[in-house]
Amino acid sequence: MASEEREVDLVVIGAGPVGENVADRAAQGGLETVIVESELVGGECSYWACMPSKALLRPAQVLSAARALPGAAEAVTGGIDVAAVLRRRDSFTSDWSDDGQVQWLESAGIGLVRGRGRLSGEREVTVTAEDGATTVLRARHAVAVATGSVPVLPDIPGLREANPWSSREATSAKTVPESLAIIGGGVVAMEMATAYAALGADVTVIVRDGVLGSVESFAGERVTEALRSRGVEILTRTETLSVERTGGEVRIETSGGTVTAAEVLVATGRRPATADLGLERVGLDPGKRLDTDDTLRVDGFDWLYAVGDVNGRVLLTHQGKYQARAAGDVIAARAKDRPVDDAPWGAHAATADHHAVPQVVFTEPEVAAVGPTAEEARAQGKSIRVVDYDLAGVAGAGLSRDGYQGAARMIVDEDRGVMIGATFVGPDVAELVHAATTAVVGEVPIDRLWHAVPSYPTVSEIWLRLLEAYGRPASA
Ligand SMILES: Cc1cc2nc3c(=O)[nH]c(=O)nc-3n(C[C@H](O)[C@H](O)[C@H](O)COP(=O)(O)OP(=O)(O)OC[C@H]3O[C@@H](n4cnc5c(N)ncnc54)[C@H](O)[C@@H]3O)c2cc1C
Ligand SMILES: NC(=O)c1ccc[n+]([C@@H]2O[C@H](COP(=O)([O-])OP(=O)(O)OC[C@H]3O[C@@H](n4cnc5c(N)ncnc54)[C@H](O)[C@@H]3O)[C@@H](O)[C@H]2O)c1
Repeated sequence: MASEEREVDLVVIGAGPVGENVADRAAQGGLETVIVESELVGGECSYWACMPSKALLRPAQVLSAARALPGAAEAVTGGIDVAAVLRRRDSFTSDWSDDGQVQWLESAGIGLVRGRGRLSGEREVTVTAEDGATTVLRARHAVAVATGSVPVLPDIPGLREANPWSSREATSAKTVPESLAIIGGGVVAMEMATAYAALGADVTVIVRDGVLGSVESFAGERVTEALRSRGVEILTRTETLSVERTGGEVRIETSGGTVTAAEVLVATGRRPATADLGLERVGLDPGKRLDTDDTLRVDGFDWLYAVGDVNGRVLLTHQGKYQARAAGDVIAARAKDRPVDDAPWGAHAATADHHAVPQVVFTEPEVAAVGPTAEEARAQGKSIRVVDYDLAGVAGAGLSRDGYQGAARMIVDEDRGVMIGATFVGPDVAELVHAATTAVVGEVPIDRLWHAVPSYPTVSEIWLRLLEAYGRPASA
């Protein structure tokens, strides 16, 4: 089989959003860069995660907003058009073609080698193409692993044989099943329950622990209530015991009874994609996440970086891309002997991963949060004050739709007089979280936040209400 050898400055394994950004920043920093991709350039996010899932969710959100607004509601005379929703989803995934992204790589001056990349030695990656041809890539400076994550399939009797859906099938389905059972209570489970219920499926969610365990519990409770009010069955504190597919249906035995559905989606978390990466060739354990310092350099190496989902720091596209900007820049800086700024909050350090990670859960209602929850902040030993406010009491919220329901929480570090976290739950709260992120990252003192005046009548007036509820600190 044909074999080729090439030497470049940087080899990036994985062309998801994170790998693309590492490569782009390094190329802009003057490095000859090659990226390796075994599936589609653009990664999970573009084809089977962020983009298609949000495209499936958005039409129903708009529809319920219109239905909640007299004057507009009268114009809504039909139900959701499932075929049109799926068509729009397909356009957001470019029909699972990566031509556009490949063009972008070319325009950015980044080389592409298609195939599975594996570390085959120090600063060396061997790529095996589908036809078995190999390319040995030698990096003058660094190798960056950005291979993302893969779904976890729990060891439940009969589950694998039942041919369950993963998030890939859920986000790329060509038809909506009559009924869908979902195992898991995290972000994928709740977003897909929201989407499929709106698209007309009978949805049952089997949740081992609580709903949306990574955010404030009041947010998970509100999402649960809202989904139940739309007919979704949510079984909490329920173990899945066994699964069997018979004929056209899946039968799931749980600690709370039997659930039957046309399809079953498993959404029980993800693990780093490192099982088949040649890690053993450089003394690392296959299958484990790659631990790094804040410049995303793998512990114990001076040439190996791990960026995005694969390092397990934060499994979110925007945070992975933030890491990628730091990593691409620092790889170029180290290669060119330019100054490295790796102090906390420096240009080459992904410091926000520890303090200010924003996340939006696109359920109805949405959940938008940044920083630790109250429980996490207390566990970190922080002296905090928690301020809660009913979002329905804000003029802009009431104007945006009738019967607006929502909640907001601000967490203040009392020792430093700064906000360290915030959570919003309600319709369209996604756009509120960036203001919170800015305040957390900027460590804006509460007394100065009083001078950041939200416009009237917007939902952002929640900021004023939270500050009023906290109380204005007396001037020194
Ligand atoms: C259903 C779902 C919805 C989501 N929605 C959101 C959202 O709304 N917002 C958000 O911020 N995050 C969301 N996420 C998380 C987001 O998808 C990930 O955090 C993001 O894709 C991580 O990017 P990445 O580049 O690290 O990895 P990936 O996107 O997984 O890309 C990794 C790439 O590496 C390639 N690869 C792997 N191994 C090799 C190898 N050995 N050789 C060559 N190539 C290889 C893969 O083919 C892939 O293209 C969602 C996740 C799921 C599952
Ligand atoms: N809008 C977004 O930002 C968005 C959307 C989807 C996914 N994501 C990211 O993708 C990642 C993966 O999402 P996810 O929902 O798969 O993971 P998750 O970690 O959010 O949730 C996993 C869920 O599965 C449950 N679980 C774990 N093992 C189980 C088992 N053996 N049996 C039954 N239940 C079990 C957990 O209790 C939890 O409820 C998340 O980290 C998330 O950040 C983000």
